[in-house]
Amino acid sequence: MSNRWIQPGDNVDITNERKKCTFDIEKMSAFIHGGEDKLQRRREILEYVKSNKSLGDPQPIEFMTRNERVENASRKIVEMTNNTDQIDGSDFFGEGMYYQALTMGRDLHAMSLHYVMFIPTLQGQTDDEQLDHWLSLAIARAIVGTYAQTELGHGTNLSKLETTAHYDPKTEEFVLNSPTITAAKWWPGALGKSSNYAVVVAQLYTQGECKGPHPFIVQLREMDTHKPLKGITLGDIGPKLGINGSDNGFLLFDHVRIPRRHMLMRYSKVLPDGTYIKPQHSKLGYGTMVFVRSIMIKDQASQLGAASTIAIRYASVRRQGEIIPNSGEVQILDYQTQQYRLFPQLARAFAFLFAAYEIRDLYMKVTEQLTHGNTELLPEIHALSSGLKSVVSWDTAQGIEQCRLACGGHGYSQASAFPEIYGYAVGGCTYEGENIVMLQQVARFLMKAAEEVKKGSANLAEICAYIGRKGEQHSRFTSVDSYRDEDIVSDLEYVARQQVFRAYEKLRKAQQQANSETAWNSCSVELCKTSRWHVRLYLVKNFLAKVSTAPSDLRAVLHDVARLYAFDIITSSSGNFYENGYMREDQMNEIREGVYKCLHRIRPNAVSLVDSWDYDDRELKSVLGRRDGNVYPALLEWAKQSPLNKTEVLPTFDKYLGPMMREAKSKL
Ligand SMILES: CCCCCCC/C=C/C(=O)SCCNC(=O)CCNC(=O)[C@H](O)C(C)(C)COP(=O)(O)OP(=O)(O)OC[C@H]1O[C@@H](n2cnc3c(N)ncnc32)[C@H](O)[C@@H]1OP(=O)(O)O
Ligand SMILES: Cc1cc2nc3c(=O)[nH]c(=O)nc-3n(C[C@H](O)[C@H](O)[C@H](O)COP(=O)(O)OP(=O)(O)OC[C@H]3O[C@@H](n4cnc5c(N)ncnc54)[C@H](O)[C@@H]3O)c2cc1C
Repeated sequence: MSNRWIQPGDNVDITNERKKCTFDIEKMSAFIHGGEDKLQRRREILEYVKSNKSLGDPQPIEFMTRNERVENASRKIVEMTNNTDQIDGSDFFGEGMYYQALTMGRDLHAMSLHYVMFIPTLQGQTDDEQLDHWLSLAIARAIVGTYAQTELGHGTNLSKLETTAHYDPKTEEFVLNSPTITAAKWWPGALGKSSNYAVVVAQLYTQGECKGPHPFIVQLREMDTHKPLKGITLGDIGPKLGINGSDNGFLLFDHVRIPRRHMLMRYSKVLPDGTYIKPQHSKLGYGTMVFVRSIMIKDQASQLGAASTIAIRYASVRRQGEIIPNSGEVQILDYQTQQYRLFPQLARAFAFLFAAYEIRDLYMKVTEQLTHGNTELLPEIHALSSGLKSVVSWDTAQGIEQCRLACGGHGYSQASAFPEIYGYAVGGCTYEGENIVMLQQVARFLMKAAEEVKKGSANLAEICAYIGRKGEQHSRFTSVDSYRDEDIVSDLEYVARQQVFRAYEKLRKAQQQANSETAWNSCSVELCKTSRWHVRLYLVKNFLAKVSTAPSDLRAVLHDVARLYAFDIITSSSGNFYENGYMREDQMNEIREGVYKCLHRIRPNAVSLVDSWDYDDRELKSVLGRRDGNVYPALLEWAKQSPLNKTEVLPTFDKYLGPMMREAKSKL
């Protein structure tokens, strides 16, 4: 089989790894990316980005100051969006995200919120007339917008946002105001310096009543000078753990007037006389968050896939220590502990990517239904996107850190790219709804399902049908080799169902002793556990189902990866499976052996599996993860670019260290 990843001059160890591959990598890449046509488009986009020098960085961004990063990112995003004819604009999830990843790296930038939230909010929340007016301006980039919802004092609890929008029927205007310091908008991406417009979420007051948070489109800066408009205070919130190419910002309003029609009126409306028309479903205004939560899953999967690629490639070229004395140093990938640390991360990345395709399809279905006024699937997409967002971003952050640790000292260097990847991805645990909070949203959905089951109703959505199933009282398999996919699913269903009812009963009892909010709080740890099991079950089921649709010659290797994913979940929570004697110790030991068998079977294909994700060096931006495996000379070249190396002797030497040493020597 030909292998496009092998080229002359490559490191010998990584080449030998690639020669061991037992499957067709191109076929696997096509399967991972949704078909040969999609893979072909990736390659075309990559070639274009590589050929356009202005889409590149003048030096590694790790060596840039924050100001240089912001400037570099702004330059590139303008260049990138000048050339959108290179991609199919209707395929943001595929081509758009890839084009952006290749060009912008793991950073947000002056227009990330414009594309990921501002335009989607216009598309989802405006009426036809408003859409006609605003969307073309935004798409043409005549205005650049962001999504300003979170405040200094409130991000999670939207009902307590403090920014107000009072309707004045005399002038047919809203008056936007930040009555307190804690009402300051705080965090919105690209708000500080780049955007001149924002969708601002504010408490709507009309006819003396508060109608809750609603979205308004607001001009923030003068069109020509880009100076803040009168009554508006704006700025950057300072450096962050990651995404420092983005000017996340703050914003305060001092009685700023906007026309009535700047309230986005697809669902809720305020008529000229101030009459409020309420939406068909109270949470329709939260639609953009659901959209971002659903696309985040793919983004997170890509970050974990990249981290796994870097660590697995590096582990194949790094030799240290001997397994058999005097037989030569081994590739660190040969250590079982290294495999145990890394392969589950790769397995997770697969599980998350395949889930990302499902949630995208569900999101599209819900959007289609909404155009006909059908809100039936809103609770389901809200629960699934919230749950996936939470579990996936958490596991991704932990997984990236494991990959970093698995690279030893070099993993700590920014040359590895891990600090960038981690700093970018871990933000996903917080933005678009703090994970613990979002898990509790899933739990609400699950508790309702449990209630229905208790009432004897069989009318459960497919995604939680397992809650109503009777199920087996004991796990049935005897050896891991005879442990079928349906047994794995049924065992996970058992544990997930047990947890649903444990939380349900606890909640019911608590509700008899306290009001429902206090009762909920006293059960919230169990409720979050319930949500996690529900999501893990979904991820495993979906992964196994996806493998069964793979071309037959890919199934064996993918099946090992999927089983590793499931076995890792089961063995790391063995206590749950022992409860009520559901699983025996000998069965758990079999699954443990199953983990080791999977590691052993994946080992020869590990490098090829990560190659199949089709990351180009341009996208990975990691010295450790380079395709050619020539890590050591590249590390030296990378270090030479450090600004500290521009001179042999730093001026600070003459200022501080030199005098100190001279003085010390003179005293000896
Ligand atoms: C790809 C990379 C992109 C990177 C860019 C990232 C940029 C980041 C941007 C941001 O972070 S923007 C700000 C995001 N902010 C949040 O996500 C805030 C999180 N908080 C919330 O979403 C909500 O306040 C809440 C926590 C869900 C609670 O809402 P609320 O207090 O209003 O309602 P509850 O009383 O708890 O629930 C009432 C009822 O409504 C249901 N529900 C809540 N949200 C939705 C929704 N979006 N869709 C459908 N239904 C929803 C909720 O489940 C309850 O249902 P019932 O149980 O009563 O049936
Ligand atoms: C990188 C990044 C980019 C962002 N971009 C934007 C943006 O573009 N636009 C925008 O509007 N916002 C943005 N945000 C803000 C983000 O959406 C909020 O930070 C997020 O929703 C969490 O809200 P919070 O900060 O109020 O956290 P808090 O709610 O204060 O959370 C703090 C702690 O309290 C806990 N907690 C809070 N409420 C509950 C509860 N009910 N039950 C149990 N525990 C609870 C949380 O679990 C957490 O442990 C961004 C944030 C980050 C980090």
